[in-house]
Amino acid sequence: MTDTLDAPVSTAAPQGSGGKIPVTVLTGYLGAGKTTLLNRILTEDHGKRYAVIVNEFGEIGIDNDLVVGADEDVFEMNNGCVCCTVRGDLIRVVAGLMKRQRPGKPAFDAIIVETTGLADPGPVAQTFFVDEDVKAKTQLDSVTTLVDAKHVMARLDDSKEAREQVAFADRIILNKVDLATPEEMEAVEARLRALNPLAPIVRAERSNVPLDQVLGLGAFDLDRILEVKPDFVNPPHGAEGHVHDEHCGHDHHHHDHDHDHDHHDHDHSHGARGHAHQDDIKGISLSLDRPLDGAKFTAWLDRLLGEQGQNILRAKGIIDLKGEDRRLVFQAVHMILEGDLQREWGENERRWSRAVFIGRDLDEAELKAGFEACAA
Ligand SMILES: Nc1nc2c(ncn2[C@@H]2O[C@H](COP(=O)(O)OP(=O)(O)OP(=O)(O)O)[C@@H](O)[C@H]2O)c(=O)[nH]1
Repeated sequence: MTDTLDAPVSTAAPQGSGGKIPVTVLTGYLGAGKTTLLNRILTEDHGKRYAVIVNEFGEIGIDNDLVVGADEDVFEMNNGCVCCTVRGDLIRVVAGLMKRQRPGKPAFDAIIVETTGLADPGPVAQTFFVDEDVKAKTQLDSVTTLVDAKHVMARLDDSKEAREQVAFADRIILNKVDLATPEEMEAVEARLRALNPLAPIVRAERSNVPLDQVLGLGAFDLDRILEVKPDFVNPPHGAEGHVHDEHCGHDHHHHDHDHDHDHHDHDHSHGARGHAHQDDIKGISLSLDRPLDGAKFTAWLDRLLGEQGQNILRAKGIIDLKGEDRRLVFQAVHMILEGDLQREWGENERRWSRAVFIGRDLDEAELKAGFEACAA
């Protein structure tokens, strides 16, 4: 709603006041531990009902399928470029949630938005201030940024989004302490401090932070953000979605008119390039309807990560193995690979294998051929 963009923004309302639903934005680079944290939140015995909005990176649903209780309260925003869909999809999803009711109260106690690892959280947070309806019913509680202690230094060097995520945080969770030495931890903390002097840093392993360190913080500080980003609640062109002119590489002059349409049009090229704003990073989705041979698949994945792990920022998948009733879930961040036989395939569930690889200089044809050669 263009005419609301110039409306004055009140920072005075206390958090959670006026029946507003608190919103936590979880961000952090690829593989930092966001889903791990989300699963902790959802499985803890807190008696609360959370709506989770997952911003899927690839075209095939993997992320939402790896969130526990995924059937019920998880809402997927497909088509991962949050930057471009922030005024569209997110507003629609949140507005839809607001319409739901439990007897006498809103359907959810809080909303958690997990952004893709490649997203700048700014535009996501902005949504909660720019759209009138959303603003009236929700309150941004905090932007919490997960950081991978082992890999973050390299990412802060080469990724603007990684730096934005840290700079924007109201709270930083320095995760994967098991993978870094105390000296490395010190160095990482010093670097994070330099980027963001104010946000408390909480160390964690497997995202094991107490829930009260993540939810209901009342930590989002609009005044601080306005100091760094004066345009935060009042994007200069006054058009939907154009916040990203300082974040995206698109040529905005061509998109000033009918911005939404343009974005739908180039969603496809985004998809092909994996929604990355850094042109050299792309996401490749693979799938197969025939079961895979476990030994072949493991050998292929090991070799691939051994040879190309430097370039593979993130890989994950849900695999149908021949002779196995359970789903194999694998996850990799560079060369660190984890695989797990998880729940059984459901009776009416489509049994198929799907995987996504996100990285630099990945050869799609080679990956596809390698993956398909693992068929049993
Ligand atoms: N060693 C170690 N591994 C961890 C820790 N936390 C998470 N992991 C693993 O790191 C991988 C990525 O974790 P996720 O929670 O999926 O990360 P994410 O941020 O949701 O990843 P994307 O959504 O793909 O960006 C998984 O294999 C996790 O099991 C930790 O503290 N230590």
